[in-house]
Amino acid sequence: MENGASLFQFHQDTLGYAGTPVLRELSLEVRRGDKIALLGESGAGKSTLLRRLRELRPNDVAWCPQQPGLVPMLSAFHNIYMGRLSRYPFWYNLANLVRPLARPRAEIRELAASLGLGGQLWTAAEQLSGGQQSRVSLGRALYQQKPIFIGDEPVSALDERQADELLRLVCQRHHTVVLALHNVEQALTHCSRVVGLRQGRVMLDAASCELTPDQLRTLYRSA
Ligand SMILES: Nc1ncnc2c1ncn2[C@@H]1O[C@H](COP(=O)(O)OP(=O)(O)OP(=O)(O)O)[C@@H](O)[C@H]1O
Repeated sequence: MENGASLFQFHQDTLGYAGTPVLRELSLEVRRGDKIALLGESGAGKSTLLRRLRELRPNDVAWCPQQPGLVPMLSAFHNIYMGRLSRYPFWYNLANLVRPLARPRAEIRELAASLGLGGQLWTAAEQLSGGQQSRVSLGRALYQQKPIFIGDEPVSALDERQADELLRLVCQRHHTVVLALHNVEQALTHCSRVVGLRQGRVMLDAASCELTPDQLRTLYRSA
């Protein structure tokens, strides 16, 4: 599949929960190679859209949820390993739980180092800070090695420098990226396209190079 090929298409669709619409008359296309920042105030429907994207291509999507959802008593290593749990047979996963094998050890050590978690690899998730937990969650999504990355505010618990480094890493490792973000500078720096939601509708869909931070901030102004 070449860059530009259509991956997701919505035509005047309604997305919501149990008959309650959240996004109305949604028309949107996500193409291979897109790096999309999804912006909009809390409750605008960003997570609802991301969830639907994930449902539509479950085998191609690396998913990084808003809440880290780690197993508290397991180490950072084991939580990151979970990204590939479904890829391996039960006995292999069990072996890695009890005594991690050389290959996943090496792979996850390298990944953890790039996430700034080299010193916390064997620390239980419940003993990590909020930012460290969200980096483990990102690591688990990166370890899935899927072509499309979908992240729901994946760097909101991180400082600016770390957030920039990790967004760069995410964009390098996936041909297509869709990220819910709140930081307009991050959106313009790391993504080539911005989709803005407001009150359940797409209010903006434009190339980042045509946008300014002030234009994006209007998405957050009260009506
Ligand atoms: N599981 C659910 N069942 C019913 N309604 C839901 C559910 N999840 C979200 N909603 C509703 O859908 C609307 C949009 O929520 P959504 O989580 O998509 O917003 P968001 O833009 O991601 O917000 P935030 O930035 O706070 O994460 C909200 O009114 C919310 O109450």
